[in-house]
Amino acid sequence: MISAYTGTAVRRAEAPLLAEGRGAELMQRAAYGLHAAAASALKTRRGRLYGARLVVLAGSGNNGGDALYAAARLAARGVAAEAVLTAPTAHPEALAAFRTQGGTVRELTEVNAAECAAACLAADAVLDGVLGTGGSGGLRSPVRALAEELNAARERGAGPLVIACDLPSGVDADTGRMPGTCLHADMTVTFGAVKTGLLAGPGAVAAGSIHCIDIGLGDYLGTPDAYRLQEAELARILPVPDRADHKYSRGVLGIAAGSSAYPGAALMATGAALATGVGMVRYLGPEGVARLINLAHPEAVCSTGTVNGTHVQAWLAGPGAGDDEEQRRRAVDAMASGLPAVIDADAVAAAGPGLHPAVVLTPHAGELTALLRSMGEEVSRTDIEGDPVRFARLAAQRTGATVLLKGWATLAAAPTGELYSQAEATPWLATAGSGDTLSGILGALLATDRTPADRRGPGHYARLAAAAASLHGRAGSLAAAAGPVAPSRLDPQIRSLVAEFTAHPGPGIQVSSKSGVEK
Ligand SMILES: NC(=O)C1=CN([C@@H]2O[C@H](COP(=O)(O)OP(=O)(O)OC[C@H]3O[C@@H](n4cnc5c(N)ncnc54)[C@H](OP(=O)(O)O)[C@@H]3O)[C@@H](O)[C@H]2O)[C@@H](O)CC1
Ligand SMILES: [K+]
Repeated sequence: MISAYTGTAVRRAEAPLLAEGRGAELMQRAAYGLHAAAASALKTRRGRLYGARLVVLAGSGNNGGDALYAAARLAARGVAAEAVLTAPTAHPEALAAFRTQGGTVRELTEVNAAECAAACLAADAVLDGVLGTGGSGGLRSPVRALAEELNAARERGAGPLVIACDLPSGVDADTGRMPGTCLHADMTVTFGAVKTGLLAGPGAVAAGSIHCIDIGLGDYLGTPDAYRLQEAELARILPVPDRADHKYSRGVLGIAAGSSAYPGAALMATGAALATGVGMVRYLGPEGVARLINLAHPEAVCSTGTVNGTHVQAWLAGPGAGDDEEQRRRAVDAMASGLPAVIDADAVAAAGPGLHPAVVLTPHAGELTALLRSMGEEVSRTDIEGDPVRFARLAAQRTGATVLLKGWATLAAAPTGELYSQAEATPWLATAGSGDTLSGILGALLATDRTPADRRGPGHYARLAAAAASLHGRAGSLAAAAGPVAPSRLDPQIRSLVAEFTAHPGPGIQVSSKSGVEK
């Protein structure tokens, strides 16, 4: 699992080390890691490091110092390095080290901005050391225009490899907000700890791939601000039946989804739940939809019953409910049932204060806007897309439910503040039906959750929601290898990922060469 910290927390962790006079040592560790990551990326891009052309954009602070020291190391290995100073001053020792290794230097002004931009565009790589954790607001002129040119080149699929030093300049390290212009990166080499701002919102898009360099802050960092689950956690969370299990003990998921207007949502949610692995799906909804479900998934048990009269371990309600009053009623009852419940799509609008963390609301930014407005918050969709960490946490805190806010980086926020961010998804998953499959996966994880009640910590349901987002994103990425993703056809990828993550050798036979027993 990746633990992330706010930029503010990382600066707090650095403070005692700086007070001990170890700032230069930390900077050398950061610069060494940055240079090694840049060297490896340059070798991959052009075959060899020697003769590569590098421009380092260096601001006035320690972020510029890191980048200049890293560029000095690269220059010592045969890279032709030029520094463009984006402020009237630069870290003096780092600048001297850079010059000693033969690096050339010029200061960016309004007058030479076009020449500096041309130098960046002609380079193999640009090291972005304009702003780090000490920055605030978007990039200022004249570096703003240069960043805009580089960003435009990236949009065209041209331009240099951009490597951000600690974080893309212009991104808020605490939140991932981008208050103005930011320089987008292909990769970000971050120091001490992954910053929350690299995992969420516009910052997650701008960061590219993330490489974290340990500079020895471990003991000083405290409690993480956010997490990202990786394979090991998925393997622990995904349900695996054991020999004593039967269909009821494995977990029954009740699905109240679909309507005569939108039957497909119920089919996709049911298919994804079955592919993730449940003991049984009990479907509640119109007979016409039930018939379709039974054709596609004969194992689902269908009825037109009520939530309160149906025995399940967890509910999934909302996808494709449309104007169907009975499905809306079931969604409200599922939220009130006291059981874990995924509440998706139109049903999110029926949520409000007084829920519990086992209710997982799964809005996209538009649905979250409506929900927050219904609770009196003055907020727009743009506000939410610009600062999803803040609004996912706010919605969780206001409703008492867990909130899974879908986006490029999908966030899972617990009402007590725990936050997960998963970014495995492919842009091909931005298509109708994607949310229905995600809700099916999450419903299955809620229904099959075997964590004893006394070990379900405050962020427990956010963790399950993050696992669902991760599995869904990975399945979509696998499917995208063969072309545009159809959510109704994701079941094979979900199944194969579950099989891969949960593979275990079984009871096995003890092998001992001394006794002559062989496998
Ligand atoms: N501390 C350590 O030991 C270690 C720190 N490390 C590294 O240091 C980085 C933090 O360094 P830092 O604190 O010097 O701040 P940094 O981000 O370089 O910039 C601040 C300068 O930028 C300016 N500025 C602000 N906003 C601006 C804007 N929008 N547009 C333009 N300018 C703006 C602001 O000037 P002012 O606003 O005051 O005019 C100020 O002078 C951190 O990210 C990591 O890379 C690592 O080496 C590990 C050891
Ligand atoms: K930077």
